[in-house]
Amino acid sequence: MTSETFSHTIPGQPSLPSPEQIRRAPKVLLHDHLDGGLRPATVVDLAAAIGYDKLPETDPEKLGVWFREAADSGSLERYLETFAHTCAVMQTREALFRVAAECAEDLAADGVVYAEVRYAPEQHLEAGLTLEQVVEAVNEGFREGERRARANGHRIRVGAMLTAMRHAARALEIAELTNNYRDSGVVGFDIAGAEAGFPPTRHLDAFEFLKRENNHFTIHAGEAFGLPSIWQALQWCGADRLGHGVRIIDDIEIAEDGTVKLGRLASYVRDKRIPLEMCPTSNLQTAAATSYEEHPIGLLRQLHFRATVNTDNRLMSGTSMSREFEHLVKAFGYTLDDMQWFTVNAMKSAFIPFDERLAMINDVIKPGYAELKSEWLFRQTTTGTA
Ligand SMILES: O=c1[nH]cnc2c1ncn2[C@@H]1O[C@H](CO)[C@@H](O)[C@H]1O
Ligand SMILES: [Zn+2]
Repeated sequence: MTSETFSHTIPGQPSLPSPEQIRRAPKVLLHDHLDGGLRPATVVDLAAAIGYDKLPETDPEKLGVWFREAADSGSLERYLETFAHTCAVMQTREALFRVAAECAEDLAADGVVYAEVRYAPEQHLEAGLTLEQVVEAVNEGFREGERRARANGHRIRVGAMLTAMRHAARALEIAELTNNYRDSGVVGFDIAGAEAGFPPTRHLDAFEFLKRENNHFTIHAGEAFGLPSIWQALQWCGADRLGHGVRIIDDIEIAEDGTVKLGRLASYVRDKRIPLEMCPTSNLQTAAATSYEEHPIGLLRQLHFRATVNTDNRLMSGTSMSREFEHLVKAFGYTLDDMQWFTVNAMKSAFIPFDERLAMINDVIKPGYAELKSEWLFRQTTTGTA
């Protein structure tokens, strides 16, 4: 294992980024669910507008707490039950537009410059919308949110990802939808939902279709189920990225003398630079990890896996990109250099064209970190005498 030292040893330079610096740092988000990121007040508003009376709380603050606590269940299946309420209020064009616009606004206000936000169109058909109408409403909402963000001095680009539910049987249809909208705001495909009992190979036709179309997809794998799920996602389905992928840690052995040995699958993931969309807080809630300090992201970062930091579900986890980084800074002593490393990893792994990713890295991300990293230089001068 290689060991590295980072710039926090430079005298005079503050070692750890402050919450305010973390928020201002440009961040890239690859794994965020649209139906897992509503503002609690919006859930309350939308429920009232359609007469949905099953919300457990109608006070936004209490509802936010309810989502966090209900999701804190120690099981992915129970965590996923909370989505019944958010999906219930996201059934009309107006609701989808509003939620998507607010999503882009909230991410931009948190310093996210590029995001890929996913949702399952098949879960938004209850009031009679077609799959296409769902996709168009969300796309228009993202464009509106980007405009509002710009008006508030923030820059963000949001791409949509279409998810198929792994227990259902619409994956091929959703893959085709993804392909039809690939030049109009949809950047890729995903499967989500309960992992145990629903291997990704159930949806091989969808993945094979997307591969033939030279399109991109990620698969939730190695979250609630272990290495076989990751292996299938990569070697049977051909996933470009892994949603979570935390269980790859099961294929890494650390001997007592600290020597690290990667198994064949872990080696493959690292050698092929397979992006891992890691979501620390979500993993604690579903018991895929035990604490921030023990979260596999620490070791995977040291071993130079292509790890990225993500929110998964901002509502259910009461989180944001900045908060995820705050937890990691506290747990692992990460510096702005580490944050930049994760952010560049994420941008390299995005599903937009290479030239755009490169421009984001060189013209937005690196200058943003350079600006933050140089701030300490200008705070050294004092006017008074001792
Ligand atoms: O971490 C996760 N693992 C698996 N499925 C998830 C996770 N988070 C959300 N969803 C599922 O994805 C659907 C579409 O956005 C959500 O409705 C939820 O059921
Ligand atoms: Zn997810």
